[in-house]
Order: sequence, then C-alpha cells, then structure tokens
Amino acid sequence: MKCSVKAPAKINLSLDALRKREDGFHEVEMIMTTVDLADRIDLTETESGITVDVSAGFVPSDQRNLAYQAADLLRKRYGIKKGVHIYITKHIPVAAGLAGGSSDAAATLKGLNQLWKLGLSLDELAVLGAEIGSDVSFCVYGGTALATGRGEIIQAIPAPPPCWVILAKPPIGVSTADIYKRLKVNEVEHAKTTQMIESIKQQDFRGICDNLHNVLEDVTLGLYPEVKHIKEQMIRFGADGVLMSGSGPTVFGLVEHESRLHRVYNGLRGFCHDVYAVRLIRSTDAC
Ligand SMILES: C[C@](O)(CO)[C@H](O)COP(=O)(O)OP(=O)(O)OC[C@H]1O[C@@H](n2ccc(N)nc2=O)[C@H](O)[C@@H]1O
Ligand SMILES: Nc1ncnc2c1ncn2[C@@H]1O[C@H](COP(=O)(O)OP(=O)(O)OP(=O)(O)O)[C@@H](O)[C@H]1O
Repeated sequence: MKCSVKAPAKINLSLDALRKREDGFHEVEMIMTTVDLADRIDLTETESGITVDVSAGFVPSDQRNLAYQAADLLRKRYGIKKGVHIYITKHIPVAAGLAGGSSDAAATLKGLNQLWKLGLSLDELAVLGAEIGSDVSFCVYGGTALATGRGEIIQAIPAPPPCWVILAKPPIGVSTADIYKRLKVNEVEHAKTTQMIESIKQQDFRGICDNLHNVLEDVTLGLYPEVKHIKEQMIRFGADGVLMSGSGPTVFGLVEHESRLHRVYNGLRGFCHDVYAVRLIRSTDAC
C-alpha cells in the first residue's frame, strides 16, 4: 500500500506575540495562509519500523525529522504494528520560516491516517500535530486561518483575494527558538490582527498589504542585514506589500498584477539565488 501527499509551505500575513508564557512559549496571534510551493511525501507501508529518505542531503533522516516524529506518534498512540517508509521530496527551502518540516509532519499524519485506516478527523490530527510543533496544527488544515495559543488553536478564515507571492530566501538558516528568545515582547508594536482579518473578509488587497506586520521581523532584520537588504529590494522592485515570514529569513512580496510580477522576480534573481513566484492556495490536497 502506498500514498502520496502534498505538503505546502505557509506564510504569515501577520504575526503578533502577546506575552511570554510560563512554559517558555509565547502567546501568539497569527494569520497564516498556504502557498503553492510544496514538498511531496511518499508513504510506503512496510512490515515494521519507520525509515525516512530525503531528497535534500542536509535534512535529517532519523528521529529528528518531523515526518518521522509524526509516524512515530501515530504508531505509538494507536498501537500500529505495521511500519512505513517515508520519502520526502524537498522543494520548500529548509529553516526558512515557511514551515517546511511542520508541513511534512502534517502531510505524514494525513497520509498515514488513510494508509492505516485510523479514521481520525482533521481536528483530531491537528491536536496530535500540536505535540510535534506549534505550526503543525495549521498545516493539517491548510488554507487561511487565525492561529492563537502558541499557534495550535486554529480558526479558519476566508481566503485572501488571488495574488502572486514572491518568496526570496537569503542563504542563511534562522533558529526560531533564538529569535523568540531575543524578542522583547513588552516593547513591540503589535500587529493589527482584527484589521487584517477584516481586509481579508472584504477581499481588500490594498488593506491586506497595509496591515502586513510581524513582530519577529525587527529581531531577525537586526541580526541579519542580508534579510533587511532583501526586504528593501523587494520594495524597490515594486511589490505591493512586503513582509518577513515566521522567524525568517524568507521575505515575501505580494503582487496583484502579473505585469509587475516579472519585474520583482527578475530584479531579485539578480542578487538572491532562492527566489520563487507562487500563488496562494485555498486548501491542501490529501491523498
Ligand atoms: C515562527 C512560527 O513559524 C510562525 O508561524 C512559529 O511560531 C514557530 O513554529 P514551530 O517552528 O513549529 O515552533 P516550535 O518547534 O513549536 O517551537 C520552536 C521554539 O520557538 C519558540 N516558540 C515557538 C512558538 C511560540 N508560540 N512561542 C515560542 O516561544 C520556543 O522557544 C520553541 O522552543
Ligand atoms: N521534514 C523536514 N524538513 C525540513 N527540515 C526538517 C524536517 N524535519 C526536521 N527538520 C529540521 O527542522 C529545522 C527547521 O526546518 P524547517 O524547514 O521546518 O524550518 P522553518 O520553515 O523555519 O519552520 P517554521 O516556519 O515552522 O518555524 C531544520 O534545521 C531541520 O534540520
């Protein structure tokens, strides 16, 4: 038995941290949406154990892989005797702020739910996903949502109006834990989450661009001038709205008209290797 699942990347249209909690995590309010840049997860049932192979050499293929952790969690929780081989074809850049690993874990949960006939609902898979990482619950649902708590409480909202998204990632990896640790949560200018939700509901593209805000951006930009430079270039080449995703270092630009898209894309390609032109997507594909 085999199954293939798509694992799309996410961007944060807004990311606010309200306070630091006793457990060390931050209470957040985030608007997240999936884009059509995706890894592919191929699951093949085996007699026992979990094995992982990844198309990109620098991603761990042992217990540290979030897809491995997803399979391990399901096997232990539901007493599954069968095993699985997981092949991950990576297209999403790693440690980029695009939830690549989290999306691989979510896709593995969804695929194994089918392969092992567990009959779990998306809500149940999202609760399990939260045990793996804060972004996994959102990735189980995909689409567009408000994420609260430490990121695991998900409320679906309508999709933003169709537009292009340019992603540009400088050649550095950023540690999410390190960026959150450096955040001075009492000193940040908070995001306008309500206005962003309203702009999305109204399909007001200009309003969405005006309300893009990420409290982690200043922390990462302060540490890595190359991220700041990419943001400045993205604005200079004419993206309608520009923001860093997650804890970075990927910067995304929203572009409404295709005529402008080529200028922004080609301009960035001049000095940044990892540049993608993608679109927002409305929901993820299960197998
Ligand atoms: C930056 C985002 O990607 C935005 O979508 C997420 O908030 C991070 O999600 P993630 O990578 O799944 O993060 P996790 O693996 O759960 O946490 C990594 C580390 O980030 C910090 N962390 C994460 C989420 C949160 N709400 N508060 C935090 O302070 C914690 O130090 C944690 O140990
Ligand atoms: N399936 C996976 N794909 C990519 N990285 C993985 C995977 N499993 C574990 N990792 C590890 O997780 C780390 C973070 O990678 P990932 O691509 O998930 O970061 P990210 O996009 O910044 O995530 P987020 O936006 O959720 O914070 C990497 O350093 C990598 O070693």
